Amino acid sequence: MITIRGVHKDFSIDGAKVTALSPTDLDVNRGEFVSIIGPSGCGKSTLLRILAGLETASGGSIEVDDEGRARQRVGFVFQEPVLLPWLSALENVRFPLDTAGVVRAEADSRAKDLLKLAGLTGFEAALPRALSGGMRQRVSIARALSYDPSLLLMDEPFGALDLITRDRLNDELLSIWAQTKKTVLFVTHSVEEAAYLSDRVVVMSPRPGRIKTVYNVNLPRPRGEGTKLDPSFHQLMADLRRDLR
Ligand SMILES: Nc1ncnc2c1ncn2[C@@H]1O[C@H](COP(=O)(O)OP(=O)(O)OP(=O)(O)O)[C@@H](O)[C@H]1O
Repeated sequence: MITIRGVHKDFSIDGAKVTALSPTDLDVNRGEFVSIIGPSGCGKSTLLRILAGLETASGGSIEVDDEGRARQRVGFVFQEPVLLPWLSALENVRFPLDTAGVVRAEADSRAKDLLKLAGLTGFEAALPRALSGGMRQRVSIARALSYDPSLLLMDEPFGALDLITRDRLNDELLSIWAQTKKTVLFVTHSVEEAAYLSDRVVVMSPRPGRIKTVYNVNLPRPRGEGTKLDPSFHQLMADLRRDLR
C-alpha cells in the first residue's frame, strides 16, 4: 500500500515559482495496477520521480508499506531503456545485484529467470545494440525487477515503440505483473493503453498539475483480444478522452 498525502512540488525558474504538482493525495493498494494519464506538463513524471526518490517533494508525505523491509525498494523503467551498451542483456539485468554485492551464482540465476519472464531466453549474451527496441525495453523491465521491488514505476515505457510492439509488450507486462504481483504505477499518453492495463486510471490536468478524476476499470482479467471488443472498454476510452480534452 502506498499512501500519498499532500505531496507537492514547486520549481523556481528565473526566480519565479512554477508549481509542477499541487498538493496530491492518492492511495495505491498492494498489487494494484494504476495508470496516470494527462497532457504534457501536468506533473506525471514529477510525481513518479518523487516516489522513486529521484526528486525531493516540496512538501507532503509518502508511505510505502514495503513488506517489512527496512529499505524501500522501487524499480523504475524509463521511456528510453538506458542500458549499459558494453554489457550483455544478462549483465545489464544482473548489474543492480552485482552492485548490491549479491554472490555471482545467485545473481546469474535470478537474472536468467527474469530474462525468461521477459521472454528473452536465448538472448542472455546479446549486447543491447543487437536487440530491437522492444527487446531492449524488456531487458529494462527485467532489470527493474532484479532487486525484487515491491513497487514498479514506469514512465511511458512503451511510448517510443511502434504500435504492434507496444501491443505485444502490454500483454507481456500484464503477464509479468500477474506472475510477480508487483504494485505498478504506469505513466502513459495513450488512453487505450491505460484502459487496457489498469485497475484504476488517474487523469491529471496541468497548470498547476493535479489529479482531476480517478476511474475504476471494471474489465475482467485476464485481459486480451476480448477486452478490446468489450463495449465498456470503448466507453471508458471515450470517457477518458472527454476528460482529457
Ligand atoms: N527540473 C525542473 N525544473 C523546472 N521545471 C520543471 C523541472 N521538471 C519539471 N518541471 C516543470 O514541471 C511541470 C511538470 O513536469 P512533468 O515532467 O512532471 O510533466 P509530465 O506530465 O510528465 O509531462 P510529459 O508528459 O511531457 O512528460 C512542467 O511545467 C515542467 O516544465
